[in-house]
Amino acid sequence: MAEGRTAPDVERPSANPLEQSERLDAGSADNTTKRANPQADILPGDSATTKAEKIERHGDTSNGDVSTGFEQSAPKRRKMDQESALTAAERTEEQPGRKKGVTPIKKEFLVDISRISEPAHDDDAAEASGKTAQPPQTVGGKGGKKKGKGGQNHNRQFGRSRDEIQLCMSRAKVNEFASSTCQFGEKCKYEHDIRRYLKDGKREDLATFGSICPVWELKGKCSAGWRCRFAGSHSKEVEHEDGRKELVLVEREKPGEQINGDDEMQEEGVGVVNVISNAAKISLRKKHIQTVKSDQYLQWMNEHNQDPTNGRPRPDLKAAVELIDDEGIPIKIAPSNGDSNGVHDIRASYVEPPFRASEKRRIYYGPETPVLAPLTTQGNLPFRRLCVSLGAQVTWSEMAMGLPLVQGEKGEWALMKAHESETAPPAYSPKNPVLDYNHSKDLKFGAQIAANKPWLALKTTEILTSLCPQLRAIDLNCGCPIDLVCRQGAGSALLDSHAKLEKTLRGMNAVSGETPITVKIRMGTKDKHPTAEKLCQRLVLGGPEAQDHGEGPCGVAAITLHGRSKQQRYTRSADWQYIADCASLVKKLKAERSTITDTAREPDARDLPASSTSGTGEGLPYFCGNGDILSHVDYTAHLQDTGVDACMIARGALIKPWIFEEIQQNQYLDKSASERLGYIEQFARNGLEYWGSDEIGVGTTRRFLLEWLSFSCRYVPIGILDELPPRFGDRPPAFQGRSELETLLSSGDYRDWIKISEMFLGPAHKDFQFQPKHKSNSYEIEAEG
Ligand SMILES: Cc1cc2nc3c(=O)[nH]c(=O)nc-3n(C[C@H](O)[C@H](O)[C@H](O)COP(=O)(O)O)c2cc1C
Repeated sequence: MAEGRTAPDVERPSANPLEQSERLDAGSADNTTKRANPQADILPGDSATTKAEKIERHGDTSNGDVSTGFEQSAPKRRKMDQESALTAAERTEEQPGRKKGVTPIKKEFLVDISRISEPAHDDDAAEASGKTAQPPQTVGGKGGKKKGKGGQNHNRQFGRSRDEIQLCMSRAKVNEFASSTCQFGEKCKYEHDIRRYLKDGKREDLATFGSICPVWELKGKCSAGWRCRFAGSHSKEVEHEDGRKELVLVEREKPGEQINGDDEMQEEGVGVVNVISNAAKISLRKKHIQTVKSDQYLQWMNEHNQDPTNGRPRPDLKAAVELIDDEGIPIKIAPSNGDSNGVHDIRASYVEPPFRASEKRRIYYGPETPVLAPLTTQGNLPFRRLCVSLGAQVTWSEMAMGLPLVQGEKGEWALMKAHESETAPPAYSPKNPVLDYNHSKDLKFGAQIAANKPWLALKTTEILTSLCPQLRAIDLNCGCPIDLVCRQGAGSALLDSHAKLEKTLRGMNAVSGETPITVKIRMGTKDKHPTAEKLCQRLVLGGPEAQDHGEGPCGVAAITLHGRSKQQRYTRSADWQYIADCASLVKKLKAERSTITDTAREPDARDLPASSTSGTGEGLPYFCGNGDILSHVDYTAHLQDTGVDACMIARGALIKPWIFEEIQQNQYLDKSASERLGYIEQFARNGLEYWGSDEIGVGTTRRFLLEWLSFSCRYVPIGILDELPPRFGDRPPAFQGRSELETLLSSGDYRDWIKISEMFLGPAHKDFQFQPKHKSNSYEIEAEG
């Protein structure tokens, strides 16, 4: 959409926003085959000015129907699928007639061909958001008023969405006449009168989602109680025999379903796993939790480093299986060793890591397992859940910093929470025999951490694996370019310390029990000086020190390479040729290594096809490529051309989460604006279920929805493209969607994002603020106003 303007006002949502959306989406494809008429999006009752403005924006007043050009007729679909056969190199070459850097939009949808959108999308800013390195900077109060140079909005403010009068927690979930004691007694500053709170303390109930609380609808119980913005849907007034009227909360028990009575778990959201108790967090904060395995390993490592040839056996880490809290009670019993004493003794006197790679839980990375990348801020639980519902097979947490995790910080531990749909194994397919082989233990969700020192990485790993058994793997982020992280020696900084990195990963692998360890890297830190190839060699074979001591590889189960350097950030395309070079090296080294270690194979693993043992079976990693995947065409081409085992997708999923569906179906899906709005509704629903349906939960859901919309607005509908495939580097000229709703969804103006959020979350709270991560968005608005 034209930058610098907002979409026309959208009516306040009716009780059913999707019904309303159908009106706004009139004329657009409501499935992948509809045709669009640009005149059709003028709604009855539009003012003359709005109509004129719309016609002007169309830039084409013809009455004829406009074919999207990508109806899924058989010949057209074939044409699209042929795109998949293009090599990555061919696809990145200039196509004749295609203007470099400009999204090829059909002329009937162009508004003003001379205007290319400003580069308002700052992916560096997005990646750094939430973990910003810079000192706070005044942005000029609400909405980033101050004019100045473009750049990142550091220290972004989001306001506080709170009830006018706050209800005391002791009254939040009880009936009006229930006796409840507030531990603060007379001194409590919160409201205890439920009727008064409902009348003057909170905003009126939301009319969205059919006025029914999504949490209650799902579980028959809402943990927000009276504070819920849909409280009316799960409460009523009953008249007692004595004539007194009481406000009561209603619980519905689904047939055959037990409502979870555990209040702490209820507070954590519906269907959420990896929730650790407050007691455990407090014990961590007080340093009362011992990390016996890490301490033993670190001690051994120090001694070993001093005299590497002393031949001392490694510590018996399998015996150290407990995290112990301040009262000496084991918090979580780590997996028992299951070894007979005999084997145990032999291993203790053997200079081999005590947890051999073949003893780890297997993970599988293959063509059928497109991976959703770790995404700070954006890759929150409601978004990942949406992606899983659309076919993502592997998901990662947002990057969590090691230190706050070992210190029990609530915010960092919240990043470890996953939805139960992420704990289901990736889909089984005949091409994916490993899953069948070890089906029940394969999980989708893994945790990503950043740590600057081996001790920190080890302790974080030990604590994580002990407290969160539902982790597919733990990934060490060695690609993070954020200054704050790198200056401390973590993230990309580790790419300049190969020996330290190897040591860290080896140690993590030793203390993580059966949980596999993976690593995500970039090409290197400096432009034009890629070091990833050398690093991959070390990770597959073990460095010179390890080889001298007869140690095997460090045991990472997967290496993911983002084809850019740290310095490069998001400038220029990802270098898939370099990714291919590394993939081929890894494959070659793995083949060599497999020959050496053939005798160490597990007996049953030998029966599997070669491809399925190429992963973790012998401690040899899968290799996953990452960078600039925007469609199934990119995905398939990279798999075919570069020899990677799997591909990871980041911004492509944020722009169009149905990319996973496209990959499954191996075809472009021209989603209508209504369907896209449906995904937004799904996110809002997921958000309310996770963050809660009270004023604070609604505010948090809105904030993260807006964050996502800042990416999803970059989607240029496939049906209005003149040429395929869509490319990351291209910027669209000002264009008009096939309907008013499609135009609105393409708006880069955050005020339009708020309008969209209001369709599901009602009017924003008066104190709600949102500052886009890049200032240019704010300035456009100012320039206009
Ligand atoms: C908003 C945003 C947040 C990101 N957060 C993380 C992160 O927490 N951990 C990480 O390893 N990479 C992170 N990345 C990098 C991505 O995982 C990915 O490597 C990169 O975006 C390249 O993939 P793409 O071209 O598919 O976007 C982030 C990227 C973006 C845009």
